[in-house]
Amino acid sequence: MSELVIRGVSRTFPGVRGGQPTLALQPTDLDIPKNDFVTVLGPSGCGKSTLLRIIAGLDFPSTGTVTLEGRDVKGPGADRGMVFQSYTLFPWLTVRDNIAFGLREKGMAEKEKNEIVASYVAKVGLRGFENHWPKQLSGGMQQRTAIARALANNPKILLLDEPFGALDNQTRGLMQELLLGIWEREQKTVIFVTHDIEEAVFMASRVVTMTARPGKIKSITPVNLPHPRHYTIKASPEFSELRLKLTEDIRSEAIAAAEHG
Ligand SMILES: Nc1ncnc2c1ncn2[C@@H]1O[C@H](COP(=O)(O)OP(=O)(O)OP(=O)(O)O)[C@@H](O)[C@H]1O
Repeated sequence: MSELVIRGVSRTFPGVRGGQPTLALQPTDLDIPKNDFVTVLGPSGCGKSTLLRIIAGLDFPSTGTVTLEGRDVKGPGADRGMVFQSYTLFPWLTVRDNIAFGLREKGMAEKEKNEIVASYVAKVGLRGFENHWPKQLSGGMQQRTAIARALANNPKILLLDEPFGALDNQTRGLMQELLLGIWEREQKTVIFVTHDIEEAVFMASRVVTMTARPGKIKSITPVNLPHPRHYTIKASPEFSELRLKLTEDIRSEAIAAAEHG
């Protein structure tokens, strides 16, 4: 049975001041088994963030249902961890306290909490920065803290909305390897939204592409590249073949999106 089941999920936003409503997402079905790593690719405005926010319980579908392990999603919950593109750490908390935030909310005992936080600090390579404030960190370090904060809660699903979109290319590549390495070691169900085809292929077990607005799923491409994946796989013929196929899937949609604003 799939861990996450999306059935007939669509979203229409009401028009502002009597304007036309916006159909952001056409009825969408998607099944995601446990420990899948799904990347979602699509042109700007195709409803990727809308779909992710509905799964997170931060927005609600106009039609359809999302069920997680058989239970309807009705709002946000600790079983789903979210990481956004913009840096969303609590500026008044240190790295350690940001990562500990959800555990403290749960009322976890101090000793257990400290052990979990220390293990995630190590996993995302932030040893020595535990007492830093977010404003003292680079963008990449802030996103590493945000990923650690989301994972420390041990969510069933990790939802990431363009988490590396604001980073320079070099840092972005390192962050891809870091997240993929954690996934390879620990297994976790991941849904990762991105504009970047190479990023989508490198990390995924399956790449979902979406059509231009109003978005719907256009293709689902399995990525059978072996694990552990090293960045050099990006130069392999198999990788190039997948990149080309997805570039073709996305190109016509990007053109359609540009033509219709
Ligand atoms: N709260 C809202 N009210 C009205 N319209 C909205 C709202 N949120 C999103 N939209 C519209 O819905 C469409 C889909 O938006 P969404 O953010 O999901 O797209 P996206 O694929 O994530 O885009 P991008 O890649 O640029 O982030 C867009 O046309 C957007 O303007």
